[in-house]
Amino acid sequence: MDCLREIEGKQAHDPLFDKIMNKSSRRVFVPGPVIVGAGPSGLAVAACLKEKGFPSMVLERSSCIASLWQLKTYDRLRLHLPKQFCELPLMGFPSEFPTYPTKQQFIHYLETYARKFEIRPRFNETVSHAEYDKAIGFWRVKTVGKKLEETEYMCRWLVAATGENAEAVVPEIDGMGEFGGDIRHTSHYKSGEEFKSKKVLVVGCGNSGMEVCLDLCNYSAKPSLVVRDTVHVLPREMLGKSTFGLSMWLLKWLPMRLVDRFLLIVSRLMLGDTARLGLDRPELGPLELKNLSGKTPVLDVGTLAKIKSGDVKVCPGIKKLKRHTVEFLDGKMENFDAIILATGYKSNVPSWLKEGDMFEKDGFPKRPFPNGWRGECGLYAVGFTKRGILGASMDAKRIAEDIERYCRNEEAAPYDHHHRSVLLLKSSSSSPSP
Ligand SMILES: Cc1cc2nc3c(=O)[nH]c(=O)nc-3n(C[C@H](O)[C@H](O)[C@H](O)COP(=O)(O)OP(=O)(O)OC[C@H]3O[C@@H](n4cnc5c(N)ncnc54)[C@H](O)[C@@H]3O)c2cc1C
Ligand SMILES: NC(=O)C1=CN([C@@H]2O[C@H](COP(=O)(O)OP(=O)(O)OC[C@H]3O[C@@H](n4cnc5c(N)ncnc54)[C@H](OP(=O)(O)O)[C@@H]3O)[C@@H](O)[C@H]2O)C=CC1
Ligand SMILES: O=C(O)C(=O)Cc1c[nH]c2ccccc12
Repeated sequence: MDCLREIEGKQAHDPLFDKIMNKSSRRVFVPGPVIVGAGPSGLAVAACLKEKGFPSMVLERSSCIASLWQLKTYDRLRLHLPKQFCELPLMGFPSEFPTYPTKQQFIHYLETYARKFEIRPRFNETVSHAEYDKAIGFWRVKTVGKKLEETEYMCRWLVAATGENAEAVVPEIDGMGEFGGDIRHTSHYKSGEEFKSKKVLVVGCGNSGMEVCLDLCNYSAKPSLVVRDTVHVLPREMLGKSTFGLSMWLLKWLPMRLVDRFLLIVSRLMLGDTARLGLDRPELGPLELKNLSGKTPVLDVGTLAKIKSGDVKVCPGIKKLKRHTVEFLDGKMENFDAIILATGYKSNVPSWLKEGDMFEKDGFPKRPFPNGWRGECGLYAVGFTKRGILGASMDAKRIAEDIERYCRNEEAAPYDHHHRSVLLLKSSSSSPSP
Protein backbone atom coordinates (compact mmCIF):
# COMPACT_ATOMS: atom_id res chain seq x y z
CA MET A 1 0.00 0.00 0.00
CA ASP A 2 2.94 2.31 0.71
CA CYS A 3 3.67 2.32 -2.92
CA LEU A 4 0.18 3.36 -3.92
CA ARG A 5 0.38 6.24 -1.47
CA GLU A 6 3.64 7.11 -3.14
CA ILE A 7 1.85 7.17 -6.47
CA GLU A 8 -0.71 9.60 -5.12
CA GLY A 9 2.10 11.82 -3.88
CA LYS A 10 3.51 11.92 -7.37
CA GLN A 11 0.40 13.29 -8.98
CA ALA A 12 2.11 16.38 -10.21
CA HIS A 13 -0.23 19.08 -11.31
CA ASP A 14 1.37 20.64 -14.35
CA PRO A 15 0.26 24.27 -14.78
CA LEU A 16 2.07 24.63 -18.10
CA PHE A 17 0.18 21.66 -19.46
CA ASP A 18 -3.08 23.24 -18.25
CA LYS A 19 -2.19 26.44 -20.02
CA ILE A 20 -1.39 24.70 -23.29
CA MET A 21 -4.57 22.64 -23.09
CA ASN A 22 -6.51 25.72 -21.96
CA LYS A 23 -8.68 23.65 -19.67
CA SER A 24 -8.62 22.15 -16.25
CA SER A 25 -6.58 19.00 -16.71
CA ARG A 26 -3.76 17.29 -14.93
CA ARG A 27 -1.21 14.62 -15.57
CA VAL A 28 -0.38 11.69 -13.31
CA PHE A 29 2.61 9.41 -13.63
CA VAL A 30 1.79 5.84 -12.62
CA PRO A 31 4.81 3.66 -11.84
CA GLY A 32 2.86 0.43 -12.42
CA PRO A 33 0.10 -0.90 -14.67
CA VAL A 34 -3.11 1.05 -15.20
CA ILE A 35 -6.16 -1.22 -15.22
CA VAL A 36 -9.31 0.10 -16.92
CA GLY A 37 -12.42 -1.28 -15.18
CA ALA A 38 -13.09 -2.45 -11.60
CA GLY A 39 -15.24 -5.49 -12.43
CA PRO A 40 -14.20 -9.04 -11.55
CA SER A 41 -11.55 -8.97 -14.33
CA GLY A 42 -9.86 -5.74 -13.24
CA LEU A 43 -9.93 -6.81 -9.58
CA ALA A 44 -8.40 -10.18 -10.49
CA VAL A 45 -5.45 -8.57 -12.29
CA ALA A 46 -4.89 -6.05 -9.48
CA ALA A 47 -4.93 -8.88 -6.91
CA CYS A 48 -2.51 -11.09 -8.87
CA LEU A 49 -0.13 -8.14 -9.26
CA LYS A 50 -0.46 -7.20 -5.61
CA GLU A 51 0.41 -10.73 -4.55
CA LYS A 52 3.64 -10.43 -6.50
CA GLY A 53 4.37 -7.09 -4.85
CA PHE A 54 3.39 -4.85 -7.75
CA PRO A 55 1.10 -1.88 -7.23
CA SER A 56 -1.40 -0.93 -9.91
CA MET A 57 -4.00 1.73 -10.45
CA VAL A 58 -7.59 0.80 -11.30
CA LEU A 59 -9.75 3.38 -13.11
CA GLU A 60 -13.52 2.86 -12.94
CA ARG A 61 -16.22 4.93 -14.64
CA SER A 62 -18.89 4.15 -12.10
CA SER A 63 -18.97 4.82 -8.36
CA CYS A 64 -18.44 1.24 -7.17
CA ILE A 65 -16.65 -2.00 -7.93
CA ALA A 66 -18.43 -4.62 -10.10
CA SER A 67 -20.89 -2.05 -11.42
CA LEU A 68 -22.41 -4.57 -13.85
CA TRP A 69 -23.40 -6.77 -10.92
CA GLN A 70 -24.34 -3.99 -8.50
CA LEU A 71 -26.20 -1.63 -10.81
CA LYS A 72 -27.22 -3.43 -13.99
CA THR A 73 -28.59 -6.83 -13.01
CA TYR A 74 -31.98 -8.01 -11.84
CA ASP A 75 -32.82 -8.93 -8.25
CA ARG A 76 -33.33 -12.68 -8.65
CA LEU A 77 -30.00 -13.25 -10.41
CA ARG A 78 -27.73 -16.02 -9.21
CA LEU A 79 -24.58 -17.39 -10.77
CA HIS A 80 -25.59 -19.91 -13.45
CA LEU A 81 -22.48 -21.96 -13.06
CA PRO A 82 -21.55 -23.66 -9.77
CA LYS A 83 -19.38 -21.50 -7.52
CA GLN A 84 -16.14 -23.41 -8.14
CA PHE A 85 -16.28 -22.23 -11.78
CA CYS A 86 -16.71 -18.56 -10.85
CA GLU A 87 -13.85 -17.98 -8.42
CA LEU A 88 -11.25 -15.30 -8.89
CA PRO A 89 -7.58 -16.21 -8.39
CA LEU A 90 -6.09 -16.43 -4.88
CA MET A 91 -9.36 -16.44 -2.90
CA GLY A 92 -12.16 -18.99 -3.06
CA PHE A 93 -15.80 -18.52 -2.12
CA PRO A 94 -16.73 -19.04 1.53
CA SER A 95 -17.70 -22.68 2.11
CA GLU A 96 -21.10 -21.64 3.47
CA PHE A 97 -22.08 -20.13 0.09
CA PRO A 98 -24.59 -22.27 -1.81
CA THR A 99 -23.61 -23.99 -5.07
CA TYR A 100 -25.17 -21.13 -7.04
CA PRO A 101 -24.42 -17.96 -5.04
CA THR A 102 -26.93 -15.11 -5.19
CA LYS A 103 -26.04 -11.79 -6.77
CA GLN A 104 -25.67 -10.25 -3.26
CA GLN A 105 -23.36 -13.05 -2.14
CA PHE A 106 -21.24 -12.66 -5.27
CA ILE A 107 -20.99 -8.88 -4.74
CA HIS A 108 -20.07 -9.45 -1.09
CA TYR A 109 -17.34 -11.85 -2.22
CA LEU A 110 -15.95 -9.25 -4.66
CA GLU A 111 -15.98 -6.55 -1.96
CA THR A 112 -14.10 -8.82 0.43
CA TYR A 113 -11.69 -9.64 -2.39
CA ALA A 114 -10.97 -5.96 -3.11
CA ARG A 115 -10.47 -5.30 0.61
CA LYS A 116 -8.17 -8.30 1.05
CA PHE A 117 -5.89 -7.21 -1.77
CA GLU A 118 -6.17 -3.52 -0.82
CA ILE A 119 -7.56 -2.56 -4.21
CA ARG A 120 -8.87 1.01 -4.12
CA PRO A 121 -10.02 2.00 -7.58
CA ARG A 122 -10.36 5.61 -8.64
CA PHE A 123 -14.10 5.86 -9.11
CA ASN A 124 -16.07 8.15 -11.43
CA GLU A 125 -13.24 8.25 -13.95
CA THR A 126 -14.22 7.23 -17.46
CA VAL A 127 -11.35 6.37 -19.75
CA SER A 128 -12.06 8.26 -22.96
CA HIS A 129 -8.79 7.79 -24.84
CA ALA A 130 -5.70 5.61 -24.51
CA GLU A 131 -2.77 5.73 -26.88
CA TYR A 132 0.82 4.52 -26.88
CA ASP A 133 3.38 7.30 -27.14
CA LYS A 134 6.25 5.67 -29.02
CA ALA A 135 8.62 8.56 -28.39
CA ILE A 136 8.67 7.99 -24.63
CA GLY A 137 7.52 4.37 -24.42
CA PHE A 138 4.49 5.13 -22.27
CA TRP A 139 0.72 4.76 -22.58
CA ARG A 140 -1.22 8.02 -22.26
CA VAL A 141 -4.59 7.27 -20.71
CA LYS A 142 -7.10 10.10 -20.58
CA THR A 143 -10.06 10.10 -18.24
CA VAL A 144 -13.08 12.32 -17.77
CA GLY A 145 -14.41 12.80 -14.24
CA LYS A 146 -17.86 13.61 -12.88
CA LYS A 147 -17.40 17.35 -13.30
CA LEU A 148 -15.87 16.79 -16.74
CA GLU A 149 -12.39 17.35 -15.32
CA GLU A 150 -9.72 15.62 -17.37
CA THR A 151 -6.72 13.63 -16.20
CA GLU A 152 -3.94 12.06 -18.19
CA TYR A 153 -2.32 8.99 -16.66
CA MET A 154 1.03 7.89 -18.01
CA CYS A 155 2.01 4.28 -17.57
CA ARG A 156 4.21 1.55 -18.92
CA TRP A 157 1.49 -1.13 -18.90
CA LEU A 158 -2.16 -0.84 -19.78
CA VAL A 159 -4.78 -3.51 -18.98
CA ALA A 160 -8.19 -3.34 -20.69
CA ALA A 161 -10.73 -4.80 -18.23
CA THR A 162 -13.87 -3.03 -19.41
CA GLY A 163 -15.67 -6.30 -20.13
CA GLU A 164 -17.85 -7.97 -22.72
CA ASN A 165 -20.91 -6.28 -21.25
CA ALA A 166 -19.73 -2.66 -21.23
CA GLU A 167 -22.67 -1.23 -23.21
CA ALA A 168 -26.23 -2.42 -23.76
CA VAL A 169 -27.17 -3.48 -27.30
CA VAL A 170 -30.35 -1.58 -28.19
CA PRO A 171 -31.68 -2.56 -31.62
CA GLU A 172 -33.39 -0.12 -33.96
CA ILE A 173 -36.97 -1.27 -34.31
CA ASP A 174 -39.26 0.35 -36.83
CA GLY A 175 -41.74 2.61 -35.00
CA MET A 176 -39.81 2.56 -31.71
CA GLY A 177 -40.44 6.26 -31.11
CA GLU A 178 -44.18 5.78 -31.50
CA PHE A 179 -44.64 3.04 -28.90
CA GLY A 180 -46.60 4.43 -25.94
CA GLY A 181 -45.38 2.07 -23.21
CA ASP A 182 -42.11 1.63 -21.38
CA ILE A 183 -39.19 0.26 -23.46
CA ARG A 184 -36.15 -0.71 -21.45
CA HIS A 185 -33.06 -2.88 -21.67
CA THR A 186 -32.60 -5.75 -19.18
CA SER A 187 -29.71 -3.77 -17.64
CA HIS A 188 -32.45 -1.49 -16.19
CA TYR A 189 -34.80 -4.30 -15.16
CA LYS A 190 -34.89 -5.16 -11.46
CA SER A 191 -38.01 -7.29 -10.96
CA GLY A 192 -41.52 -8.01 -12.19
CA GLU A 193 -42.96 -5.98 -9.29
CA GLU A 194 -43.70 -2.94 -11.43
CA PHE A 195 -45.18 -5.03 -14.25
CA LYS A 196 -47.91 -6.79 -12.23
CA SER A 197 -50.78 -7.86 -14.51
CA LYS A 198 -49.17 -6.00 -17.45
CA LYS A 199 -48.61 -7.52 -20.88
CA VAL A 200 -44.87 -7.41 -21.45
CA LEU A 201 -42.93 -8.32 -24.60
CA VAL A 202 -39.43 -9.61 -23.87
CA VAL A 203 -37.16 -9.35 -26.93
CA GLY A 204 -34.28 -11.85 -27.05
CA CYS A 205 -33.99 -15.39 -25.70
CA GLY A 206 -30.52 -15.54 -24.17
CA ASN A 207 -30.10 -16.27 -20.47
CA SER A 208 -31.37 -12.77 -19.52
CA GLY A 209 -34.54 -12.85 -21.64
CA MET A 210 -35.48 -16.34 -20.51
CA GLU A 211 -35.03 -15.56 -16.82
CA VAL A 212 -36.82 -12.20 -17.03
CA CYS A 213 -39.85 -14.05 -18.47
CA LEU A 214 -39.86 -16.38 -15.46
CA ASP A 215 -39.53 -13.42 -13.09
CA LEU A 216 -42.44 -11.64 -14.79
CA CYS A 217 -44.60 -14.76 -14.38
CA ASN A 218 -43.74 -14.92 -10.69
CA TYR A 219 -45.07 -11.36 -10.31
CA SER A 220 -48.23 -12.25 -12.27
CA ALA A 221 -47.34 -10.22 -15.31
CA LYS A 222 -48.10 -11.69 -18.75
CA PRO A 223 -44.88 -12.08 -20.71
CA SER A 224 -44.36 -12.99 -24.37
CA LEU A 225 -40.90 -13.84 -25.67
CA VAL A 226 -39.54 -12.86 -29.08
CA VAL A 227 -37.43 -15.70 -30.51
CA ARG A 228 -36.09 -14.72 -33.92
CA ASP A 229 -33.47 -17.45 -34.28
CA THR A 230 -32.45 -20.88 -33.01
CA VAL A 231 -31.37 -21.45 -29.40
CA HIS A 232 -30.01 -24.26 -27.25
CA VAL A 233 -31.80 -24.64 -23.94
CA LEU A 234 -30.20 -27.07 -21.51
CA PRO A 235 -31.24 -28.01 -17.98
CA ARG A 236 -28.97 -26.33 -15.41
CA GLU A 237 -28.37 -29.76 -13.90
CA MET A 238 -28.41 -33.31 -15.24
CA LEU A 239 -27.83 -36.65 -13.51
CA GLY A 240 -27.41 -34.83 -10.20
CA LYS A 241 -24.50 -32.74 -11.51
CA SER A 242 -24.28 -29.23 -12.98
CA THR A 243 -24.54 -29.39 -16.76
CA PHE A 244 -21.49 -27.13 -17.03
CA GLY A 245 -19.36 -29.21 -14.64
CA LEU A 246 -20.43 -32.47 -16.26
CA SER A 247 -19.61 -31.08 -19.73
CA MET A 248 -16.14 -29.97 -18.64
CA TRP A 249 -15.50 -33.38 -17.11
CA LEU A 250 -16.71 -35.30 -20.17
CA LEU A 251 -14.56 -33.09 -22.42
CA LYS A 252 -11.49 -34.48 -20.71
CA TRP A 253 -12.25 -37.92 -22.15
CA LEU A 254 -14.49 -37.44 -25.15
CA PRO A 255 -14.50 -35.29 -28.29
CA MET A 256 -16.74 -32.21 -28.17
CA ARG A 257 -19.20 -33.62 -30.71
CA LEU A 258 -19.83 -36.67 -28.59
CA VAL A 259 -20.32 -34.58 -25.46
CA ASP A 260 -22.78 -32.43 -27.42
CA ARG A 261 -24.68 -35.55 -28.50
CA PHE A 262 -24.87 -36.62 -24.87
CA LEU A 263 -26.07 -33.17 -23.73
CA LEU A 264 -28.77 -33.13 -26.38
CA ILE A 265 -30.03 -36.63 -25.56
CA VAL A 266 -30.28 -35.89 -21.82
CA SER A 267 -31.86 -32.48 -22.53
CA ARG A 268 -34.44 -34.14 -24.76
CA LEU A 269 -35.30 -36.63 -22.01
CA MET A 270 -35.54 -33.93 -19.35
CA LEU A 271 -37.07 -31.02 -21.27
CA GLY A 272 -38.78 -32.68 -24.23
CA ASP A 273 -38.66 -31.34 -27.77
CA THR A 274 -38.03 -27.60 -27.40
CA ALA A 275 -38.80 -27.04 -31.11
CA ARG A 276 -42.44 -27.85 -30.33
CA LEU A 277 -42.42 -24.81 -28.04
CA GLY A 278 -41.03 -22.51 -30.75
CA LEU A 279 -37.41 -22.91 -29.66
CA ASP A 280 -35.64 -24.60 -32.58
CA ARG A 281 -32.15 -25.87 -31.89
CA PRO A 282 -29.13 -24.73 -33.94
CA GLU A 283 -27.47 -27.21 -36.31
CA LEU A 284 -24.28 -27.18 -34.26
CA GLY A 285 -24.32 -28.66 -30.78
CA PRO A 286 -24.27 -26.38 -27.71
CA LEU A 287 -20.56 -26.68 -26.87
CA GLU A 288 -19.41 -26.54 -30.49
CA LEU A 289 -21.52 -23.42 -31.06
CA LYS A 290 -20.20 -21.81 -27.86
CA ASN A 291 -16.67 -22.63 -28.92
CA LEU A 292 -17.03 -21.36 -32.48
CA SER A 293 -19.26 -18.30 -32.01
CA GLY A 294 -19.27 -17.54 -28.28
CA LYS A 295 -23.06 -17.95 -28.16
CA THR A 296 -23.90 -19.25 -24.68
CA PRO A 297 -26.52 -21.98 -24.32
CA VAL A 298 -29.45 -21.02 -22.11
CA LEU A 299 -29.36 -22.85 -18.80
CA ASP A 300 -32.99 -23.33 -17.87
CA VAL A 301 -34.02 -22.25 -14.38
CA GLY A 302 -37.76 -22.83 -14.84
CA THR A 303 -38.79 -20.75 -17.86
CA LEU A 304 -39.36 -23.78 -20.06
CA ALA A 305 -42.07 -25.05 -17.72
CA LYS A 306 -43.75 -21.63 -18.00
CA ILE A 307 -43.60 -21.83 -21.79
CA LYS A 308 -45.09 -25.34 -21.68
CA SER A 309 -47.91 -24.20 -19.40
CA GLY A 310 -48.67 -21.27 -21.70
CA ASP A 311 -47.74 -18.65 -19.08
CA VAL A 312 -45.01 -17.45 -21.45
CA LYS A 313 -45.99 -17.14 -25.10
CA VAL A 314 -43.31 -17.49 -27.80
CA CYS A 315 -43.48 -14.98 -30.69
CA PRO A 316 -41.56 -14.52 -33.96
CA GLY A 317 -39.40 -11.45 -34.76
CA ILE A 318 -40.86 -7.94 -34.60
CA LYS A 319 -41.80 -6.14 -37.83
CA LYS A 320 -42.77 -2.81 -36.35
CA LEU A 321 -44.19 -1.01 -33.35
CA LYS A 322 -47.22 1.24 -33.16
CA ARG A 323 -48.56 3.21 -30.20
CA HIS A 324 -49.94 0.22 -28.25
CA THR A 325 -49.38 -2.57 -30.72
CA VAL A 326 -46.58 -4.81 -31.92
CA GLU A 327 -46.71 -6.20 -35.44
CA PHE A 328 -44.77 -9.45 -35.82
CA LEU A 329 -42.99 -10.82 -38.88
CA ASP A 330 -45.80 -13.36 -39.42
CA GLY A 331 -48.24 -10.44 -39.77
CA LYS A 332 -49.99 -10.98 -36.41
CA MET A 333 -50.64 -7.94 -34.20
CA GLU A 334 -50.87 -7.81 -30.42
CA ASN A 335 -51.15 -5.11 -27.76
CA PHE A 336 -48.45 -4.72 -25.10
CA ASP A 337 -47.95 -2.41 -22.12
CA ALA A 338 -44.15 -2.61 -22.05
CA ILE A 339 -41.17 -3.98 -23.95
CA ILE A 340 -38.02 -5.34 -22.34
CA LEU A 341 -34.99 -5.60 -24.58
CA ALA A 342 -32.99 -8.67 -23.55
CA THR A 343 -30.80 -8.08 -26.60
CA GLY A 344 -27.40 -8.42 -24.95
CA TYR A 345 -24.27 -6.33 -24.63
CA LYS A 346 -21.17 -5.17 -26.47
CA SER A 347 -17.59 -4.28 -25.67
CA ASN A 348 -16.64 -0.58 -25.71
CA VAL A 349 -12.88 -0.98 -26.22
CA PRO A 350 -12.79 0.61 -29.72
CA SER A 351 -14.39 3.77 -28.30
CA TRP A 352 -11.42 4.50 -26.03
CA LEU A 353 -8.40 2.40 -27.08
CA LYS A 354 -6.58 3.88 -30.05
CA GLU A 355 -4.62 0.88 -31.20
CA GLY A 356 -4.82 -1.12 -34.40
CA ASP A 357 -3.33 -4.54 -33.80
CA MET A 358 -4.82 -6.23 -30.78
CA PHE A 359 -8.58 -5.69 -31.02
CA GLU A 360 -11.17 -6.29 -33.74
CA LYS A 361 -13.75 -3.64 -34.59
CA ASP A 362 -16.21 -5.46 -32.33
CA GLY A 363 -14.00 -4.76 -29.31
CA PHE A 364 -12.79 -8.34 -28.82
CA PRO A 365 -9.16 -9.48 -29.16
CA LYS A 366 -8.14 -10.66 -32.63
CA ARG A 367 -6.25 -13.66 -31.37
CA PRO A 368 -8.50 -16.55 -30.38
CA PHE A 369 -8.73 -18.00 -26.88
CA PRO A 370 -6.50 -18.62 -24.96
CA ASN A 371 -4.11 -16.17 -26.64
CA GLY A 372 -6.11 -12.93 -26.64
CA TRP A 373 -4.73 -11.54 -23.38
CA ARG A 374 -1.47 -10.08 -24.65
CA GLY A 375 -0.84 -7.26 -27.11
CA GLU A 376 2.21 -5.16 -27.93
CA CYS A 377 4.01 -2.44 -25.94
CA GLY A 378 2.70 -3.51 -22.53
CA LEU A 379 -0.95 -3.74 -23.57
CA TYR A 380 -3.13 -6.50 -22.10
CA ALA A 381 -6.77 -7.60 -22.19
CA VAL A 382 -8.59 -9.49 -19.41
CA GLY A 383 -12.10 -10.90 -19.53
CA PHE A 384 -12.75 -11.00 -23.28
CA THR A 385 -12.71 -14.80 -23.67
CA LYS A 386 -16.49 -15.38 -23.74
CA ARG A 387 -15.80 -17.85 -20.98
CA GLY A 388 -17.12 -15.94 -17.99
CA ILE A 389 -15.23 -15.42 -14.77
CA LEU A 390 -13.20 -18.58 -15.23
CA GLY A 391 -11.77 -17.18 -18.49
CA ALA A 392 -11.07 -13.82 -16.83
CA SER A 393 -9.18 -15.55 -14.00
CA MET A 394 -6.97 -17.38 -16.50
CA ASP A 395 -6.17 -14.11 -18.28
CA ALA A 396 -5.46 -12.30 -15.00
CA LYS A 397 -2.91 -14.87 -13.84
CA ARG A 398 -1.12 -14.81 -17.19
CA ILE A 399 -0.98 -11.01 -17.28
CA ALA A 400 0.50 -10.72 -13.79
CA GLU A 401 3.07 -13.43 -14.58
CA ASP A 402 4.02 -11.67 -17.81
CA ILE A 403 4.53 -8.31 -16.12
CA GLU A 404 6.56 -9.99 -13.38
CA ARG A 405 8.72 -11.76 -15.97
CA TYR A 406 9.34 -8.48 -17.73
CA CYS A 407 10.34 -6.79 -14.48
CA ARG A 408 12.66 -9.60 -13.42
CA ASN A 409 14.51 -9.29 -16.73
CA GLU A 410 14.71 -5.56 -16.17
CA GLU A 411 16.03 -6.03 -12.66
CA ALA A 412 18.79 -8.26 -14.00
CA ALA A 413 19.96 -5.51 -16.34
CA PRO A 414 18.23 -2.30 -15.26
CA TYR A 415 20.47 0.07 -17.19
CA ASP A 416 19.99 -1.70 -20.52
CA HIS A 417 16.60 -0.16 -20.80
CA HIS A 418 15.43 3.39 -20.77
CA HIS A 419 12.06 2.66 -19.13
CA ARG A 420 13.17 3.36 -15.59
CA SER A 421 9.62 3.08 -14.26
CA VAL A 422 10.08 -0.60 -13.51
CA LEU A 423 12.59 0.28 -10.83
CA LEU A 424 9.85 2.07 -8.93
CA LEU A 425 7.46 -0.77 -9.26
CA LYS A 426 8.29 -3.10 -6.40
CA SER A 427 6.30 -2.41 -3.27
CA SER A 428 8.25 -2.14 -0.02
CA SER A 429 6.03 -4.83 1.53
CA SER A 430 6.89 -7.47 -1.07
CA SER A 431 9.24 -10.35 -0.39
CA PRO A 432 12.72 -10.05 -1.86
CA SER A 433 13.18 -11.60 -5.28
CA PRO A 434 15.09 -14.87 -5.44
C1 LIG B 1 -26.72 -10.91 -16.09
C2 LIG B 1 -25.36 -11.52 -16.21
C3 LIG B 1 -25.04 -12.67 -15.49
C4 LIG B 1 -23.79 -13.28 -15.60
N1 LIG B 1 -23.53 -14.43 -14.90
C5 LIG B 1 -22.34 -15.04 -14.99
C6 LIG B 1 -22.04 -16.23 -14.26
O1 LIG B 1 -22.87 -16.77 -13.53
N2 LIG B 1 -20.81 -16.77 -14.37
C7 LIG B 1 -19.86 -16.20 -15.15
O2 LIG B 1 -18.74 -16.73 -15.20
N3 LIG B 1 -20.11 -15.10 -15.85
C8 LIG B 1 -21.32 -14.50 -15.81
N4 LIG B 1 -21.60 -13.36 -16.55
C9 LIG B 1 -20.56 -12.84 -17.46
C10 LIG B 1 -19.89 -11.55 -16.94
O3 LIG B 1 -19.20 -11.11 -18.05
C11 LIG B 1 -18.97 -11.78 -15.75
O4 LIG B 1 -19.73 -12.20 -14.67
C12 LIG B 1 -18.17 -10.60 -15.22
O5 LIG B 1 -19.00 -9.55 -14.77
C13 LIG B 1 -17.18 -10.07 -16.20
O6 LIG B 1 -16.32 -9.21 -15.50
P1 LIG B 1 -15.51 -8.04 -16.18
O7 LIG B 1 -14.74 -7.38 -15.09
O8 LIG B 1 -14.79 -8.54 -17.36
O9 LIG B 1 -16.63 -7.05 -16.74
P2 LIG B 1 -17.68 -6.11 -15.92
O10 LIG B 1 -18.19 -6.84 -14.76
O11 LIG B 1 -18.60 -5.60 -16.93
O12 LIG B 1 -16.72 -4.93 -15.41
C14 LIG B 1 -16.15 -3.97 -16.26
C15 LIG B 1 -16.03 -2.64 -15.53
O13 LIG B 1 -15.41 -1.70 -16.39
C16 LIG B 1 -16.04 -0.43 -16.24
N5 LIG B 1 -15.82 0.34 -17.46
C17 LIG B 1 -16.33 0.12 -18.70
N6 LIG B 1 -15.89 1.05 -19.56
C18 LIG B 1 -15.07 1.89 -18.86
C19 LIG B 1 -14.31 3.05 -19.21
N7 LIG B 1 -14.29 3.52 -20.46
N8 LIG B 1 -13.59 3.65 -18.23
C20 LIG B 1 -13.59 3.18 -16.96
N9 LIG B 1 -14.29 2.09 -16.58
C21 LIG B 1 -15.01 1.46 -17.53
C22 LIG B 1 -17.49 -0.79 -16.01
O14 LIG B 1 -18.18 0.27 -15.36
C23 LIG B 1 -17.39 -2.06 -15.16
O15 LIG B 1 -17.43 -1.77 -13.77
C24 LIG B 1 -22.83 -12.72 -16.44
C25 LIG B 1 -23.13 -11.55 -17.15
C26 LIG B 1 -24.37 -10.95 -17.04
C27 LIG B 1 -24.69 -9.71 -17.84
N1 LIG C 1 -27.38 -16.30 -14.13
C1 LIG C 1 -26.51 -16.16 -15.10
O1 LIG C 1 -25.42 -16.69 -15.02
C2 LIG C 1 -26.83 -15.33 -16.27
C3 LIG C 1 -25.87 -15.14 -17.22
N2 LIG C 1 -26.06 -14.29 -18.27
C4 LIG C 1 -24.97 -14.10 -19.22
O2 LIG C 1 -24.82 -12.74 -19.51
C5 LIG C 1 -24.45 -12.55 -20.86
C6 LIG C 1 -25.45 -11.68 -21.59
O3 LIG C 1 -26.69 -12.40 -21.69
P1 LIG C 1 -27.98 -11.78 -22.38
O4 LIG C 1 -28.23 -10.47 -21.75
O5 LIG C 1 -29.03 -12.80 -22.34
O6 LIG C 1 -27.50 -11.50 -23.87
P2 LIG C 1 -27.16 -12.51 -25.08
O7 LIG C 1 -26.29 -11.77 -26.00
O8 LIG C 1 -26.72 -13.81 -24.56
O9 LIG C 1 -28.59 -12.74 -25.75
C7 LIG C 1 -29.21 -11.74 -26.49
C8 LIG C 1 -30.38 -12.35 -27.22
O10 LIG C 1 -31.08 -11.32 -27.88
C9 LIG C 1 -31.36 -11.71 -29.21
N3 LIG C 1 -31.49 -10.50 -30.01
C10 LIG C 1 -30.58 -9.52 -30.21
N4 LIG C 1 -31.08 -8.55 -30.97
C11 LIG C 1 -32.36 -8.92 -31.26
C12 LIG C 1 -33.40 -8.34 -32.03
N5 LIG C 1 -33.24 -7.18 -32.64
N6 LIG C 1 -34.57 -8.99 -32.13
C13 LIG C 1 -34.75 -10.18 -31.51
N7 LIG C 1 -33.80 -10.77 -30.77
C14 LIG C 1 -32.62 -10.15 -30.65
C15 LIG C 1 -30.21 -12.59 -29.61
O11 LIG C 1 -30.66 -13.43 -30.61
P3 LIG C 1 -29.77 -13.84 -31.88
O12 LIG C 1 -29.07 -15.06 -31.46
O13 LIG C 1 -30.80 -14.05 -32.91
O14 LIG C 1 -28.86 -12.68 -32.18
C16 LIG C 1 -29.98 -13.34 -28.29
O15 LIG C 1 -30.83 -14.45 -28.19
C17 LIG C 1 -24.37 -13.95 -21.47
O16 LIG C 1 -23.06 -14.38 -21.41
C18 LIG C 1 -25.24 -14.76 -20.53
O17 LIG C 1 -24.93 -16.13 -20.51
C19 LIG C 1 -27.24 -13.62 -18.40
C20 LIG C 1 -28.25 -13.80 -17.51
C21 LIG C 1 -28.14 -14.70 -16.38
O1 LIG D 1 -22.86 -16.80 -18.22
C1 LIG D 1 -22.10 -16.74 -19.18
O2 LIG D 1 -22.37 -16.34 -20.27
C2 LIG D 1 -20.75 -17.17 -19.04
O3 LIG D 1 -19.90 -16.55 -19.56
C3 LIG D 1 -20.51 -18.44 -18.33
C4 LIG D 1 -20.97 -19.56 -19.14
C5 LIG D 1 -22.23 -20.04 -19.20
N1 LIG D 1 -22.23 -21.13 -20.01
C6 LIG D 1 -21.00 -21.34 -20.47
C7 LIG D 1 -20.52 -22.31 -21.33
C8 LIG D 1 -19.17 -22.27 -21.65
C9 LIG D 1 -18.35 -21.30 -21.10
C10 LIG D 1 -18.85 -20.33 -20.23
C11 LIG D 1 -20.19 -20.36 -19.94
